[in-house]
Amino acid sequence: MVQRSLRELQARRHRRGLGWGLGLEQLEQLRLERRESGRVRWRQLGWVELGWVIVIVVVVVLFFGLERLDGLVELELELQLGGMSGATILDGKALSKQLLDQLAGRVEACKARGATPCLAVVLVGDDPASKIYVRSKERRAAKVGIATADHRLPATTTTDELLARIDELNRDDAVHGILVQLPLPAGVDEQRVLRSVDPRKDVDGFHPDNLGLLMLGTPRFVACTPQGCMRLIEHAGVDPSGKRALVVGRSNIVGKPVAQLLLHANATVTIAHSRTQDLEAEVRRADIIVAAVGRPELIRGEWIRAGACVIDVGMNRVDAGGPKPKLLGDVEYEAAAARAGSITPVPGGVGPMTIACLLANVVSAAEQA
Ligand SMILES: Nc1nc(=O)c2c([nH]1)NC[C@@H]1CN(c3ccc(C(=O)N[C@@H](CCC(=O)O)C(=O)O)cc3)C=[N+]21
Repeated sequence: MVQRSLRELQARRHRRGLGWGLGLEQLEQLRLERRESGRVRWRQLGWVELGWVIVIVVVVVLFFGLERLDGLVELELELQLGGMSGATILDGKALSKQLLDQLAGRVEACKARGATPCLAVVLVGDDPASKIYVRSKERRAAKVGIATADHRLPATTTTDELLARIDELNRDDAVHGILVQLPLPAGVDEQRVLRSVDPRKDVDGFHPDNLGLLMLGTPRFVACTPQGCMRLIEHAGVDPSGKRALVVGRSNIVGKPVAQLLLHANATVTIAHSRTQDLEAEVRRADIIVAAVGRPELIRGEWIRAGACVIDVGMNRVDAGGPKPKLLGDVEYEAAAARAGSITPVPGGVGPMTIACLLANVVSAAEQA
């Protein structure tokens, strides 16, 4: 009677789906069987299979994990350096004003000891763009208290006549800097002229002595545009050390010297030029780009690496249908600014810095005279 009712109870519990429906012994048996079968399954997996599982897991983690990490880093770069919100605009006008303000004190000190810094500007011929440029330089110089002496020579001037004028300026103690505006008319031997300027008055930094000193890493006068580029990079908060820097253009006055300066700043420097096979690929991997080729918008915005620092030296006057030609850089500005970390506008970027650096060189020349 008692036994039956117990069995009945067990059966009822079993129907209600309660584990109690099984006896304790049965439960224990089941547990043991499960554990046993699990062990058997693991034992059936040999070391080779286990090895494969590990290899696959590692490959999957590396592949997707690193790619995701890369994506995250890039996203962070974009957010941090403004890829999404737009690049920092490197305002060369404002920075050049700062530089010129700093010069004013040094100019005063020179004047106090009776040596007013003086720049002689030699302009041969009547290229309208050169005239505008020279006037702008002289206006800036006057603001800082630097004297300028204008030497305008006719387009028919011979090399010897020009050399004679430079010789005069070399020997004039009141003149601290000599600038021979380029380009010179065809027929004038430019190399001979640049070699004739006293290297201690060569504020353009174009004399072979000064270019050689730059190459050796002990510069005297650093060419103005390259110097301006470096000041803009520094202003952007970008340390070139260890970074990939791409210089587009190999001129003696911009490309080559700026490449030297970047090299001295420990960048890994590439110089691209008209024979470069794949300019796009070079641009895509550059952290710093200095464009100095003189081809409007040669460098496409979409080539710019996210967060890169873009220095545009180009000044291309392009007929835009309007009354005035449009001034375009070597970089496609709007599209580049959407990807770059920092970028110089044209105008208002490198141009004003060139003038400020020229005047800084004149003050240095006066201080050392
Ligand atoms: N011996 C010599 N040294 C030079 O340094 C030299 C030269 N010859 N020959 C001509 C080029 C050209 N150059 C410029 C510098 C500044 C601006 C400049 O300030 N541009 C402004 C305004 C541009 C505009 O609106 O026309 C800007 O970029 O914002 C332009 C052009 C120095 N050069």
